[in-house]
Amino acid sequence: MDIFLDKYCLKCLFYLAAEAGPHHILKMYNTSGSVVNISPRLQANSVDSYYRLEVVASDLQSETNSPFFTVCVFRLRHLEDKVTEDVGKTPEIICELKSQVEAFKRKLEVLHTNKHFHLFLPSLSRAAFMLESVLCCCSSLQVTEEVREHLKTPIFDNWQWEEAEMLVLLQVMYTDLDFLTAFNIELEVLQNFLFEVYCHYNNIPFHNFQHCFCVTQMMYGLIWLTDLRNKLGRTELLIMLTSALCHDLDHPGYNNVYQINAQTDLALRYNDISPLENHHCAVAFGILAKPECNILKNLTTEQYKHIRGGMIKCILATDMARHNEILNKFKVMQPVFDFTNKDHKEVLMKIMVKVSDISNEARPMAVAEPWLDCLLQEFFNQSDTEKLKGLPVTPFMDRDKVSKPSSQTNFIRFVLLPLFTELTKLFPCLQVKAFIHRFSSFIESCLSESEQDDNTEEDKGEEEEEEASHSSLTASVPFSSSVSER
Ligand SMILES: Nc1nc2c(ncn2[C@@H]2O[C@@H]3COP(=O)(O)O[C@H]3[C@H]2O)c(=O)[nH]1
Ligand SMILES: [Zn+2]
Repeated sequence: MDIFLDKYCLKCLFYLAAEAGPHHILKMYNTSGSVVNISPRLQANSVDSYYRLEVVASDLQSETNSPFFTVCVFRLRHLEDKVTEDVGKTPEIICELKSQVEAFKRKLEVLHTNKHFHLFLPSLSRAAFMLESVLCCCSSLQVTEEVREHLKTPIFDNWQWEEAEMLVLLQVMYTDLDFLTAFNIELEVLQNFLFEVYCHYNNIPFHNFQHCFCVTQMMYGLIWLTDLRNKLGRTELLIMLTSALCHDLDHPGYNNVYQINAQTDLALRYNDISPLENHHCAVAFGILAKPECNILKNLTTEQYKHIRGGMIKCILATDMARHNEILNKFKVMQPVFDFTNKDHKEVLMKIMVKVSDISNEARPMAVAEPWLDCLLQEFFNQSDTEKLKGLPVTPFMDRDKVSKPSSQTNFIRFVLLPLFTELTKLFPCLQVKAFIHRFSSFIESCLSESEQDDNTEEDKGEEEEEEASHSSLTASVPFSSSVSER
């Protein structure tokens, strides 16, 4: 049976292959008939390049004994027990799902032929997704008031949550900011949109769906913390949250410098101008172009244009090559910042998305630390490839040159602190010292250096030099080691 596997199906399939046990063997073939390894590296295919899936099972009586149902039924039972324990009775949604699984089982029994497992992947995907949705719904039973409140803080720990649960939490963010009512968004459309966004993040070490979730959650947290709900309009909030959600869609794990040096398709398509950010944005609007995913579909053309324009600006602003340009604009307006001024609001929105994007270090150590490992893994992958292909090696990604402390002190000193310091001037509640949890003594010394009113000519010269080196860092090689390690 030819099948189409999107990323979500691949995940389910891999899960099945792993969980199926020794009596069930899944075999997968590509279009030319060669066996393909079912591994996390498996590429999602397209309608033009179907995979063929076969289940070889020594004790398989029918598909209804298949791993899919074993897993489904097992998970359902487990879920039912758990929920019954919590709420005292089987919720309706589980009963519904049970009957859907039964119906699907009967359908497969009719279609049963020999030992070949006829996978109708769209149906399987649907069924698996339904199951996942139920898990989500049930988790949402557990999205208690406490979790909802915790979600509004920068200390939220992403590592404690499954991806399916993150989808529910994202839904909670849209709901709790009243977006569904304000923009007439149907819940199902929002869920489809979030699911598509999820599918369009790649399984890479850093720029993956979890990063998307963290950035969106930080944006959400900042909105509450700085009381932006009472300072900006709902439209601006929607632009910021949705930009955060979409800002790295389909990131390939290699940065703009690589794209340009390797003359990739993206660099060619976007003439070397922010190829990645242009791509993330184009993918976002590709998703929104599908009516079933279009959370903006009930808006007027004017409203749509305004939101599209805002999202494009915010997502393109995440290109670190533009860091100084944007920060400098904000610095100039910050002392006279006016929440009713269109230009001021635009710069603030960009700054908020940028801060959220690079805010891992503003999280508790236990959350930030694993993120640094993920980032370095992706950096090292890139520099290894650059070495292999004879391309210029990006210094701050070179495993032979970079250490965790040097990477972070440079990054915090030249990128994170200046940005947070400016934002804290506008929102004193952010208290930069308390907000950035790691390297606290280092941060305090940086801050006290900048607080000292010692602008002698000599110091000014040094500062300018530092500023200049920082500009070039963020223009091409953002965080190379120009500061001695602490
Ligand atoms: N060294 C360092 N770089 C970071 C950290 N967080 C984000 N970045 C960088 O900031 C960049 C922001 O844009 P990208 O997502 O392209 O890539 C990101 C990383 O290169 C961090 O904690 N440490
Ligand atoms: Zn990002």
